[in-house]
Amino acid sequence: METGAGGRGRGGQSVAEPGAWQEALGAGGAAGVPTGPAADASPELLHGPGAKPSEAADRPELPLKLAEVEEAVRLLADEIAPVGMEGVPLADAGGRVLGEALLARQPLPPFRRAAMDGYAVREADLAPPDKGGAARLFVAGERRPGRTCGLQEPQPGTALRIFTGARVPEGYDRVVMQERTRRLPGGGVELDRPPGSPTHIAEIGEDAPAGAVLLEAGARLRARQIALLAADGRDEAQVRCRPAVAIVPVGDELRRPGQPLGGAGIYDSNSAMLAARVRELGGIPTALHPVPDDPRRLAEAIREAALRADLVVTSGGVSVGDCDYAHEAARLAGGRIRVDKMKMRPGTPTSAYRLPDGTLLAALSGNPSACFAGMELLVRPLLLRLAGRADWMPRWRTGRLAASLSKPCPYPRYIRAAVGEAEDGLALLLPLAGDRSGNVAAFARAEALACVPAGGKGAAEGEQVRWLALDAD
Ligand SMILES: Nc1nc2c(c(=O)[nH]1)N[C@H]1C(S)=C(S)[C@@H](COP(=O)(O)OP(=O)(O)OC[C@H]3O[C@@H](n4cnc5c(N)ncnc54)[C@H](O)[C@@H]3O)O[C@H]1N2
Ligand code: MOO
Repeated sequence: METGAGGRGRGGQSVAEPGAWQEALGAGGAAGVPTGPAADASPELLHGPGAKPSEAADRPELPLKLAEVEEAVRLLADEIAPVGMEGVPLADAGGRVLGEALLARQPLPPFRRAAMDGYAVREADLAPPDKGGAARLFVAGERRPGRTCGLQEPQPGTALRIFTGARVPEGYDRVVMQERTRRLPGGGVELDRPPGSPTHIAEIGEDAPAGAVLLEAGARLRARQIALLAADGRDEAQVRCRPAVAIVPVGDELRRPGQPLGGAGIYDSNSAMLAARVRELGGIPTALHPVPDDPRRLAEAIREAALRADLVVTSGGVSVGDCDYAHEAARLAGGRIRVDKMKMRPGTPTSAYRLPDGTLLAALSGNPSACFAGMELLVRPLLLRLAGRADWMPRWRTGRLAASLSKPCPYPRYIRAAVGEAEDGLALLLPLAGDRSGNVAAFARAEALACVPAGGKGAAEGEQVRWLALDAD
């Protein structure tokens, strides 16, 4: 069991550990009992005041029909408040999202610290900087890291033997590094004064003064940030609970990996992909058993999933065919449509609903590449927003296409590309072969989604386009 319960956690019913493929909806154990404010919060608190469905929250222009991707993400993200918080031991804080700003409890460094092994001296006792040359001083004592020796007034003409990390007594204003000194018989030392040499003393609060904002709320805690928490003496971090994401694969043809395939079956690769991505992004995924193409069963699955999750993601059944029931099921489950299709390819049918308890439902395309695009372009920002991440918006960069693309498209087309470097230093985006919505192999090699603008012309070699790094977490 990993630390960090799902953000939802109603009465301990947070979503089960990922990988635990549920035998049936409603089966499966809890991942843990959240200890944060979300543990016993009402749905309103869980999702924030703006997130609850209410007439006031409805806007007349909704649902967005055939929405621009950014417009859809903004609309949905605006209605999301981050999940609750919990305290976790520092050792378990890696990858978690800081719930509140971290203020320095003490200055860093907390005392004047020697940055070199050598001798602490008074500036006035060295040879004048313009003249250079050596000074001869009496070694009056020694300072080692971690030892607090009596701090006597520095006597003129004396030096202290000192080691890196030791506290430098007030009055000594420079450390001369060992390599620039020579011990003399009788307890003295001769020191050079290299021109332009730094003091080799880190002053109190030089790194961060007491009270400084060390980390902003919403920062993901990686190794460097964990170091800062520890340096400030914290053995615990206040982090956001991990959002629980229920993944609902839809389709009569779907088989779980490891099971016999049968004549017309295909393996459910979307659930594994979505679960892995949710986990990479700091959420707790639960992938349900594939749900058959039956609107009532799918509606029931969605209802059950919403009870246990902060976000429900379906894949498949969202198009217009006679076996596509995602929209009907979402409505049967009481959902109200917020986004009805998006201007993106692959993944044009991608839609979103708000369920009666406020939970968002992202209905992604079943085609694996389209499902992946929906994950990156829609689910990722919503999940990061739920997770309390300050940097939840996708980070688009600019690159150049390494080859022309003639395929016209009425919507922006997100092609899978490998990334190199162009002559002008921009990223060079090499479109990958086999870039079809139903393909799985093509996007496994991709490093980027490059956005080819809508229009009848496609794009020319060398054209500047926006792109997203795929492994960003
Ligand atoms: N007449 C029209 N047909 C289609 C349209 C359209 O506008 N008019 N849109 C096409 C587009 S674009 C897409 S994308 C797909 C979307 O289809 P669905 O989201 O309804 O997905 P399914 O039909 O259920 O499945 C599509 C495809 O993907 C396979 N699939 C489904 N789930 C999984 C999974 N979990 N793992 C792996 N593969 C999965 C499924 O077997 C199908 O092959 O609709 C077009 N049609
Ligand atoms: O939009 Mo569909 O996703 O082309 O494949």
